[in-house]
Amino acid sequence: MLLTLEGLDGSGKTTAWEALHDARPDATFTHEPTDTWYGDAVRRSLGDDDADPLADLFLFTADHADHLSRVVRPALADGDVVISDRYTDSRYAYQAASLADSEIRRPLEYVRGIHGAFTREPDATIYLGVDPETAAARAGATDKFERVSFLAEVQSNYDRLIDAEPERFVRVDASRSPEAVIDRVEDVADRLIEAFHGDDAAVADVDGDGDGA
Ligand SMILES: Nc1ncnc2c1ncn2[C@@H]1O[C@H](COP(=O)(O)OP(=O)(O)O)[C@@H](O)[C@H]1O
Ligand SMILES: Cc1cn([C@H]2C[C@H](O)[C@@H](COP(=O)(O)OP(=O)(O)O)O2)c(=O)[nH]c1=O
Repeated sequence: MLLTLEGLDGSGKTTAWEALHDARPDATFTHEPTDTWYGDAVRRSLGDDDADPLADLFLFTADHADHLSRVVRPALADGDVVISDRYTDSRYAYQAASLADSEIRRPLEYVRGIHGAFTREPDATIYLGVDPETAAARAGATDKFERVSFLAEVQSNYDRLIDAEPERFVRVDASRSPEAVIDRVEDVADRLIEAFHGDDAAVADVDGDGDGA
């Protein structure tokens, strides 16, 4: 099973992902950008305010292709639960936002289209929801994507992705304390993993809010 964590910079993904290591010691933990030279190239581009947005897109996508073939597909083939801090939706949300003023007419569909032929979509995604102001303040606004106006566009792209596939996403309120967010993410992750492996009770109430939906 492939479970991903998504959200704006500063939403607390990495904090939650690290906490999940203790709760799920047998899972394969991974992230994008990766720690390979492809990931280094991505981080160089993140530090370049003038980088071309299409060049950014293809660097991130190259890193994803390598991540898929080297880590994600082999772990899934071994039957592992794979938990990734950021994955395809980050490209759909961020690169579609950075391509908004480019010659590409429907950037979100374009970025999805590039992935369609080769990617492995997540089985479930936990979205840590926080407003762009809080996100930018927590992230420290150190790179070009951590500005409030840009994060607002990223957030609306995430909203579109969630509206299009509500059954794949579980939203978690990430404006709460770190402890509350971690508890909730651990609980939701447990339910999603159980549901994936066929536990009927978990399927019936996968977001654990008691409403049976
Ligand atoms: N729920 C929270 N409330 C307040 N601060 C948080 C919370 N979660 C994380 N932080 C802090 O915000 C910063 C970014 O958290 P991080 O987990 O790295 O987010 P992300 O991986 O989504 O960018 C860190 O300094 C972290 O300690
Ligand atoms: C994986 C990925 C990340 N990003 C951006 C989001 C972040 O601003 C930056 C670095 O990601 P990350 O290291 O996950 O940062 P953070 O922990 O602050 O969320 O790269 C993209 O624009 N596209 C992508 O495909």
